[in-house]
Amino acid sequence: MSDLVIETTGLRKEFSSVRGEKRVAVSDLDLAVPAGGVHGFLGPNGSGKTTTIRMLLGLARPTRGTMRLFGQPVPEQLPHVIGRVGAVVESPKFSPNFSGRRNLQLLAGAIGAPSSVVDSAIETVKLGGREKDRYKGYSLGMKQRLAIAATLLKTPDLLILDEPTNGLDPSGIREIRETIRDLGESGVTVLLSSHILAEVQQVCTSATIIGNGRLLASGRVDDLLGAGTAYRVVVPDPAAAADVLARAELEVTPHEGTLHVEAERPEEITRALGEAGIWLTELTPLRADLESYFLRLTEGEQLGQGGQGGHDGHDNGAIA
Ligand SMILES: Nc1ncnc2c1ncn2[C@@H]1O[C@H](COP(=O)(O)OP(=O)(O)OP(=O)(O)O)[C@@H](O)[C@H]1O
Repeated sequence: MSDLVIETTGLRKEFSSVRGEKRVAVSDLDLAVPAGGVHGFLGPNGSGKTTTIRMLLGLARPTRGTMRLFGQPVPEQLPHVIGRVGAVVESPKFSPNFSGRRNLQLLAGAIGAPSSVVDSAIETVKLGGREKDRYKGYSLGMKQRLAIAATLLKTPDLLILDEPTNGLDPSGIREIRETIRDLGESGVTVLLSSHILAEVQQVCTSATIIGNGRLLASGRVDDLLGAGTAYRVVVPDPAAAADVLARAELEVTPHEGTLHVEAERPEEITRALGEAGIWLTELTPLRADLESYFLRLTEGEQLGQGGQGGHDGHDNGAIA
């Protein structure tokens, strides 16, 4: 029995335009989301993330392919597993004149959940202190956190969040990120869809990257990026230092008056330079990041919007 929480095989979705043209939104996608932790589902706008999520939740019908949630085939067995799934795909409808707490109480009552889950959901999303204020006075970030709280009322094993930070300012993004990280650490499996790679990199343990509905890469984030083994080295005489480091069999690349050096451990660099009487003024690990990885994967490709009108530019860690 597989321990995958979400599994799709050859999943495909085609849409037809009014003029009868076929648009492939999801193309033969094999998605494998392991149990526990936060799994990033990444791709530019229009790459097929929402369509995939909608198919998993029974909101859209696949053209072909198979899907499983908790090992059960869906949509066939969806009624048996949907109780274990919480999803924020669109903004839920809350009553604007009721407080966040009252809204949650009504929802909890509707699904027969005990009122104690309302308190713990409020605590998990860090709405404490503002939960008695009216919903209409909430910031966008608070509304988004209330939406996550609503999905927590049925204590789901799988939480699906589609672009939860869309439209939020940096502090809102940071708060949601902390909530998502806490949830992943609490044992819930979180599928976090986003086009902002920098945001996802900070909370995800594993990730699937798609472009034009196709799978581009999948795996643990650390494995996707490779071990962090490059360093930026600043020394008074880069040429002399490069010579010493090369003799110590380290790979060195000059870069704008500094050196980029590949090494398993920083001591390999400091020892080689120290023994040659060269004292470095700066040594900084160069973090590989998901965004550069994505751009490398998709070099020269037209991505997003089904390949029509999309581009692979980026801005503040977002891929569009
Ligand atoms: N109901 C629909 N009818 C026709 N085309 C659709 C429909 N829903 C989605 N598409 C198209 O399918 C492609 C994938 O869209 P989708 O919304 O799944 O992407 P996404 O990765 O979630 O993007 P975003 O981040 O912008 O939500 C796009 O080209 C979109 O225009």
